Amino acid sequence: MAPIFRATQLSRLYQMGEVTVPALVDATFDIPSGELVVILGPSGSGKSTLLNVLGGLDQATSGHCYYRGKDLALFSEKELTLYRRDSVGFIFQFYNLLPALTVWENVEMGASLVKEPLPIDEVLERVGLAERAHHFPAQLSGGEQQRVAIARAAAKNPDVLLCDEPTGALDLVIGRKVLDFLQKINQEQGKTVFIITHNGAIAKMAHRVLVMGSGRIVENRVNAQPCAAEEVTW
Ligand SMILES: Nc1ncnc2c1ncn2[C@@H]1O[C@H](COP(=O)(O)OP(=O)(O)OP(=O)(O)O)[C@@H](O)[C@H]1O
Repeated sequence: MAPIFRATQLSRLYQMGEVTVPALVDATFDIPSGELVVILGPSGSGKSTLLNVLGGLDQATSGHCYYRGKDLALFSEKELTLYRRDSVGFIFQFYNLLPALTVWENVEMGASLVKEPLPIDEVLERVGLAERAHHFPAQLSGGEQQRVAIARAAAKNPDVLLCDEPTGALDLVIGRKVLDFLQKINQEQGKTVFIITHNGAIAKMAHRVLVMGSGRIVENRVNAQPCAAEEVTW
């Protein structure tokens, strides 16, 4: 089967005056559709840069990134907007919820962008927040707020979920619940999920682990037996 993503010598350099910062250097890999991929690496190693290029938030300076065989670099502005809207969902460490909207309304914001969203009540049920639908973000714990952010991205029903440190601000018990939900979306709905983390323990639940160092992919390993999110511990 053709990969959902193919990167060939993908690089993103930032020019800072006379200094060139090589944020992403020569990344080359294939990701089959339906994988749960963990991106590991120290601070500054290029993890977010890679995720942003995959999600069409940033453009590579050289090399190619193909999504279902189509080169993102050749997308028009309109095609990129549609790609970001319909095909990918982003989840960040600091939830980015709108404080004046209820949980239900925050999730509805994601769903309203696309033609074929998932029913909001169903998504809230799945993240275990059906009872909190009419509460505001400030009335929720960090883990609950993160689950609202995931529900908002999932309600768009995208092919790909791109998660940048989704458990970075959470303790073990709550973090595991969030990971469990991401794993369910991957296993039950066949979505391709990328999770950036500093936490090596989370790599155990991945189908594939990309390890980054100084902008390069220093290891690309397949995990024959990913564990359940419930077994992850740190
Ligand atoms: N907009 C930018 N302008 C200049 N340099 C940047 C920019 N964004 C990232 N960089 C640099 O590129 C490198 C990779 O950054 P990136 O955020 O991708 O790393 P990361 O692995 O996600 O780090 P962290 O784990 O701390 O979030 C770093 O040296 C960073 O300073």
